[in-house]
Amino acid sequence: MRAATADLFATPFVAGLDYRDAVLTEAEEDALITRIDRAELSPFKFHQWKGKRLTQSYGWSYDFESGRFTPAEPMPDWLLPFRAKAARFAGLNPAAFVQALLIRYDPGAGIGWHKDRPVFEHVVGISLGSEATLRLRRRCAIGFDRVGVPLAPRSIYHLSGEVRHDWEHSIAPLDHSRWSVTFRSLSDKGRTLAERNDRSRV
Ligand SMILES: O=C(O)CCC(=O)C(=O)O
Ligand SMILES: [Fe+2]
Repeated sequence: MRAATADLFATPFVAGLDYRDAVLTEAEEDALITRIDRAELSPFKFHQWKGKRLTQSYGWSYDFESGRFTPAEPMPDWLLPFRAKAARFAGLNPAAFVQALLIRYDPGAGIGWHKDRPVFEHVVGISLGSEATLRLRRRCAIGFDRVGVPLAPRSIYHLSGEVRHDWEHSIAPLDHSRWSVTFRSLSDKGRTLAERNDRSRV
């Protein structure tokens, strides 16, 4: 397995990680930020704890409080061109991305170490507003391998395979607001749960 090393100017190599900047124009970025701000965002909740980041899910939502995976509002039309862009970047069919998550991180908000839920497979994120570092870590014999991936505003990243399944990621709180849109496909487990859900509704 190749060691992951951070380089100040290049995107570090970690298997399954893909990154590209300048995938949106500034006008597209402004329009998308306006849409996110107008959406019904609510604070991420986990038991008693209320996160500072504000989120809204479409398609499917994973409730961290109940552990339930449930259908959510359909993706709005204005998101579809961005889903198409995300799918083109990932080399997948846009229809595979059945979930979208909008996030606004105001100053002081971040996201702690985690792997995305196993109901999801591919994860593609679009970054808006200000630069952030996607921090990656993976347990190794002497602690953690660590890598920092700079995410420019208007950039996109794809997590699949090793980086998606073996590494955790997080984003440290920033001094400026940042917005992100994440598109996710379902894993086999997610598809099984989705089918069960459909059956229980007929
Ligand atoms: O804001 C981002 O780019 C990351 C979001 C994230 O990791 C998540 O929602 O699981
Ligand atoms: Fe994540």
